[in-house]
Amino acid sequence: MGETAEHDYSTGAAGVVPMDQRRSQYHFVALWVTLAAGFTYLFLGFQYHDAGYSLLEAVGAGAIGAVAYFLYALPAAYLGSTTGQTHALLTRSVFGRIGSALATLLLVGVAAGWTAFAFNLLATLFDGLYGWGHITLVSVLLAVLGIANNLFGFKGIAGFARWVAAPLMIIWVLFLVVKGLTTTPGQALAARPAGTVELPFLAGIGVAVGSVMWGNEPDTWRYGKPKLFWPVPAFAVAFAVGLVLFVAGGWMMAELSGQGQYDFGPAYRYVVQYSLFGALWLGAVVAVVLLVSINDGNYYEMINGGQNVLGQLPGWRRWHTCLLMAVIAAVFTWLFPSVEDGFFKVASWSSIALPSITVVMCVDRFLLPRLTGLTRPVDQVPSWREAATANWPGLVSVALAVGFGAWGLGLLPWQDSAPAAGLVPVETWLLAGLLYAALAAAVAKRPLATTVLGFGRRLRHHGDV
Ligand SMILES: O=c1cc[nH]c(=O)[nH]1
Repeated sequence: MGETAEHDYSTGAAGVVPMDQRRSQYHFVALWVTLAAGFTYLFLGFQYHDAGYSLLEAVGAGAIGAVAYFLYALPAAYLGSTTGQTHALLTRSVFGRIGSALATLLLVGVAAGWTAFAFNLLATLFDGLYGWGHITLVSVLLAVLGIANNLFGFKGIAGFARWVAAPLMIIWVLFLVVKGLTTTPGQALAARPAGTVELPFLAGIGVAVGSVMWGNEPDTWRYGKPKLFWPVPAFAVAFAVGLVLFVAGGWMMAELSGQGQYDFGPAYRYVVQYSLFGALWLGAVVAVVLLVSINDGNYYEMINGGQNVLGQLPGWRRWHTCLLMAVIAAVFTWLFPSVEDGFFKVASWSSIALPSITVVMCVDRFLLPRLTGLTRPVDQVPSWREAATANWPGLVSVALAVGFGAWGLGLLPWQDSAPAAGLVPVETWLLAGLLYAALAAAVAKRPLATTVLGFGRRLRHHGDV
């Protein structure tokens, strides 16, 4: 991501990545492995243990979550690679001004939530390794400094993460899991640990989906080749690493250390002693590099969102957006410790909000032309003035789907717990897509169809206003 700091195709003026700027398969495998070989998935496995999942159940929940995400991510990546545009810029064409502004808020908010989680986790690990304390202060400082790679386009840490820290971490977690499997009695491995939180299996799969969800897939895959199955190797390797191996590693961390839900730091220290030859400094280095790297991705998402709205202001530069996003991330990071079950909240919103928008955009681009004969051109990014006011069927579909998802995951302010509503993230995406297909098909043959569907001014049918 660092290499994109100079020209990142994030504004309306130059928003389509040309074909000669597309990257190799190799680049994407390395990028996705770095994102997957991370602490989010160790933390997920740790939480599964605390919810009383056996090792097999934990790995099963992670793997099923990966399959569900894959079914969403393949068309989402294709949307990016065929249009060459960021998620936020695409929403201008597909959702109009109101929809694009709302999508931008969600991009910034969800990614800031993830940034806050990751830097709080890093401060917790420092505390576990060295007893530093001051977790909120340390994590806010990290959030301010963390913008540096996106701001200056440093490639160093991304390269170090890709070629040194991620491979080292994978070997270490493999060693941890194998050592744990060979030294822990069979009954303990097969048994369900005494859990302290309730997380039904389907809800657990939903958390895995949220943990691997980005929602802004077009941002990264707009640099890929425009072929539907082209991302498969990158996804497959990343899922095997993150949602299988690292989930098992996190479960093993909890099992071996005997630590509870809120003691991830001491558990980390324990496994560094157990399987990294007690090299606390090495445990600290891989934690810093990998958590900073995943947050490079989160800042990138925030910046692309911000650039959609701010990028064309006279005199505004990308680095202004970077600084603004660092301030927003720092505020979220400061507030994060006071949010109850912060990880679950961020993963839950992540699993429903942005993906519903992405699914509607996929239906609009890949299904609607076949269903209705209406094709929305997206070869250029409309200016804010040229963009329509709104794609009303699109907005209604996203609002209803996200409302359902928030209820199903127990996120509404008046809910004490989540109802048993199935695999809510997947149901939410299906609802968004089906509703949009039905509503768009219903309006497609009527007068003013292109206006109601939010086609930009230049693209409306003759007679539509
Ligand atoms: O840090 C993370 C992890 C998963 N998904 C995100 O968008 N960010």
